[in-house]
Amino acid sequence: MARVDLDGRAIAPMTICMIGAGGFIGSHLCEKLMAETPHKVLALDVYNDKIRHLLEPESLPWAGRIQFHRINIKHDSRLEGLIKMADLTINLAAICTPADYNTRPLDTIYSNFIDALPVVKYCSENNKRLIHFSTCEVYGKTIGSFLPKDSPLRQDPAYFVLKEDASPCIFGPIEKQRWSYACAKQLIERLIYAEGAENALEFTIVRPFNWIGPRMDFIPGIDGPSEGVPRVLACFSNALLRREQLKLVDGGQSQRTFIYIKDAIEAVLLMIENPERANGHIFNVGNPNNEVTVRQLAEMMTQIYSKVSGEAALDVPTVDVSSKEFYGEGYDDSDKRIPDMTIINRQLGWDPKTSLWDLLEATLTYQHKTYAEAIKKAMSRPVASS
Ligand SMILES: NC(=O)c1ccc[n+]([C@@H]2O[C@H](COP(=O)([O-])OP(=O)(O)OC[C@H]3O[C@@H](n4cnc5c(N)ncnc54)[C@H](O)[C@@H]3O)[C@@H](O)[C@H]2O)c1
Ligand SMILES: O=c1ccn([C@@H]2O[C@H](COP(=O)(O)OP(=O)(O)O[C@H]3OC[C@@H](O)[C@H](O)[C@H]3O)[C@@H](O)[C@H]2O)c(=O)[nH]1
Repeated sequence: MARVDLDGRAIAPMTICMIGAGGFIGSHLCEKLMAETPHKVLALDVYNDKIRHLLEPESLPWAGRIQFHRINIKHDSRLEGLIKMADLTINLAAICTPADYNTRPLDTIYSNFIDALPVVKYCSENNKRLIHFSTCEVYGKTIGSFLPKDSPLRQDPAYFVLKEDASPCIFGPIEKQRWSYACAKQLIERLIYAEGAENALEFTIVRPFNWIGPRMDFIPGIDGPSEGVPRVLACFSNALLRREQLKLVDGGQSQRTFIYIKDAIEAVLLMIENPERANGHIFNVGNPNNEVTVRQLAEMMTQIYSKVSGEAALDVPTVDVSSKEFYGEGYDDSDKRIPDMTIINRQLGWDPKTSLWDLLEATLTYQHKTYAEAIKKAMSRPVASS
């Protein structure tokens, strides 16, 4: 049966130029596009480890529909040609791990703003549609976080639910370099919006709210640098795999809503295949029902990991660390992130499905299967003497 869009029209096969296709989100999006659609993907990235299973062997059912181009978009003249060959460009490329925002602010700003500029320009000049990945961090802190601790208004959603077309973007002072990322993302959003307003660029901006699942980031010392600090899912997975305590930054009081990557990818596919409903919009993509504090996340992951691995949890599974000790000078945090879902629901009829418990169980089962043996081997190796 022909695939149809939300308005019942047949969907024509398209070519998608996906920049950052080798990352966490890109790998899941490529998988979905190959398994469930007839679309072609020009996959651009500096790495391809996370999509190698889609590229080899040649006998895969989608062979010929996905093509990898090893390209650093900072300096590669092939970029414009690839954008021209495609009907749609999706830009996922970015430095997006908080440990980098305050320690490598220049790289962060260049990656999230300067390096994205040519992508926007080539799309605009060649009349190509663009789906750009921004972040929920553009909201920064909630208005409620500035109210007195005991103010009853803190319980009022008007002071914390984040709305694409109404909430302000509230960042800390410049010396809190954490906000270098959010600020760069905000400026590229404004530029894309302006290209839409002045030059009729067809765009969609996605603001992901903590998408998590298999293949997110890396496990330090196994498939990433030993001293590297990935996002919280991989930090906590690493500690559980090594039977170490999970570190709670500044007491783990910050709140997040986590969404399963597979639910979020459904939303992106709807945007890809329903341009008339998605163009000109900024979409929150998250799961407002999955809110926890970071401390609660640690407790839940400890319990679930014990279930999937069959190993008893540590007697004291967490330890508090200061943000200065963990991330260094210039760190700051978003206090709470609840996405308003009105716009995506109205335009695309999309809602997330998976509970936090279920998505953590699926993800930790994957982490255990993928890494437990490698960690055991690495930990039993004698430490090299200096
Ligand atoms: N995962 C989330 O919850 C989340 C939340 C908010 C925003 N985002 C945004 O979504 C996008 C994708 O995030 P992700 O979680 O998949 O991150 P990721 O780090 O796994 O993926 C980014 C990919 O971009 C590639 N890349 C970076 N710079 C490049 C360059 N100069 N040239 C070519 N490739 C380059 C990287 O190699 C990487 O494979 C990012 O823009 C990020 O800011 C993600
Ligand atoms: O080991 C850890 C790691 C992290 N944390 C805390 O856990 C929370 C979540 O941290 P993450 O590393 O997942 O990143 P954040 O949610 O702060 O930001 C992310 O959100 C949106 C995206 O744009 C980016 O992927 C990233 O900036 C923070 O409060 C952090 O301080 C710990 O308590 N312990």
